[in-house]
Amino acid sequence: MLLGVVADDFTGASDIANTLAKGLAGQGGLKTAQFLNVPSLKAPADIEAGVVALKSRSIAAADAVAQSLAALRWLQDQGCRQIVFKYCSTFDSTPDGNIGPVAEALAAALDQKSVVVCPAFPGAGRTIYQGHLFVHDRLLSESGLEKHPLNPMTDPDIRRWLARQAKHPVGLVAWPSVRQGPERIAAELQQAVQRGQRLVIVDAITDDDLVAIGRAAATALLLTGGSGIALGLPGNFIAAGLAKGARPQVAGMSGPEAVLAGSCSGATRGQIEHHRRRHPVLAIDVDKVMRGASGANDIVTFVLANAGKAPLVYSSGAPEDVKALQDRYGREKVAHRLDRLFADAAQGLVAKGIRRLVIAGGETSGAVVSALDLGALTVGPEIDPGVPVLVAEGKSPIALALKSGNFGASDFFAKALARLAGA
Ligand SMILES: Nc1ncnc2c1ncn2[C@@H]1O[C@H](COP(=O)(O)OP(=O)(O)O)[C@@H](O)[C@H]1O
Ligand SMILES: O=C(O)[C@@H](O)C(=O)COP(=O)(O)O
Repeated sequence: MLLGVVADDFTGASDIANTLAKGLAGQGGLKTAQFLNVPSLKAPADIEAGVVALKSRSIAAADAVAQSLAALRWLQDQGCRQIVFKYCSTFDSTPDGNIGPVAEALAAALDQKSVVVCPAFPGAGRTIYQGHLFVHDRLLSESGLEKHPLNPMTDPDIRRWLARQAKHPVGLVAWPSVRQGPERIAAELQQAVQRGQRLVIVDAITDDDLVAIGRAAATALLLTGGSGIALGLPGNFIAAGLAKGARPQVAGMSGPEAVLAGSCSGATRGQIEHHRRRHPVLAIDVDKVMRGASGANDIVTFVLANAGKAPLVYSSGAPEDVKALQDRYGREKVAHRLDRLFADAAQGLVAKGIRRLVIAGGETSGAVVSALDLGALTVGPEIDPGVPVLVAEGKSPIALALKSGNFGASDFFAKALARLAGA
C-alpha cells in the first residue's frame, strides 16, 4: 500500500476513497479499499490506497488520538509512504474537539514539523479564503452547519477554531501565495516551521489549488484535510511510476434494498421529501423510540413489506424538533439511542436478505456499518460528488452507499439504489 488515510467518520472515509479511486480526469487513480475500524488482518496485496474509517469525530480527544495512532500503525505496517488525516470539509468539531489533538499527535508520530490543514472541497462548494471556510456563497457559520446536532460550527475562522484545539501556534498560507504554485506553497510551509507553527491552514478555492497543494506536499509524510486534499496525490504516485492509474470498477449487486437516513442536514431532508413523492417512506417517532415504545422491528417490518419499492426510513428532523428532543433527553443520549436503533435495524435487514443499503449521515453510517461486520469495502464508481459505490464481498455480499448528510442531488436515494444494482 502506498497511501494511507485515517478518516474520522465513515461517510468521510468513502468520500476520500472516492477521490483517490477516481484520480484526475485522464490520469486514473489508485486501487482503493475502505476498512472499517482498524483491521486485525493484512490488507490485500493489490491495494494501493487504504482508508481506515473510524467513528472518532465526536469523541473525546484522548480516545480519538489513541484510535488514530492505532490506525497509523496499521497503515505503516501495510507499507504506506504517506498518510492523510481526513476530517469533514465543514471542519465538524467543537472548540475542545479533536482535529487539533489528532493532527498534532500524528505529526509527532511522523516527526513532521509543519502540516497542511485544508478542509476545502470546491466540488461540494467548500472553499477556504484567508483562513475562512465558505459553503457555497455563505460563511460556514451561516450555512446551516451552525445548527448541526453534534458539532455546531459557529465560527467560520478555521485558524481561530483550530487554535482553540491545538497546542502549537496555527499558521496560514493565504490564497495569493497558493495561486503562485507548489514551490511557493512549499516555501511558506517551511517558513511556518521557523515560526513554530505545526498546523498550517492552506487556502484553496479551486481544484487546481488543491492539486498544487498536493504537489507541494508530494514528499510530506502527513497531510490533513477534507477529501479535496487527496485530489493531486494519486498523480504524484503515478508520475513516480509507483502506481498504474487504475479505474474504479465493481460489479453491481441485485436484491432487496433499503434507505436509512439519520442525518438532519437540509440536503438530506430535501432528498427525503423528494423520495417521498414516489416511494414508501417511514418517519421514525424519535420520542417513542426514547420511551422504548418503538424499535428496530418496526423498521424491519416496514422495509420488508415494501421490498422492491425503494423503501426509506428516517429519523431526520428540523432543527427545532432536534433541539426539543435533545433538551428533553440529552444530546448524547438521543444520538446514542438512534445509533443503536439504526444498527439493530441494519442487522435485522441484512439477516432478512437486504443486499443494497443506502445510508445518510456520518454517525449513522458508522453505527450501521460497524454493526454489520463487513471487512474491507472495494471502492467503485461515483454516484454523486463525494459518494462512491462500495461493495463488501464475503458470505453475504452487500453493496452500500454511505452519503454524507450534506452531499448528493435531490434524487440521490433512488439514483444510488440503481447504481448499487449496477445501472
Ligand atoms: N430527530 C432527531 N433528533 C435528534 N437527533 C437526531 C435526530 N435524527 C438524527 N439525530 C442525530 O443527529 C446526528 C446526525 O449526524 P450524522 O448521522 O453524522 O449526520 P450528518 O452527516 O448530517 O452529520 C446523529 O447523531 C443522529 O443520531
Ligand atoms: O468532508 C465531507 O464533507 C464529508 O466527507 C464528511 O466528512 C461528511 O460527514 P457527515 O456530514 O457527518 O456525513
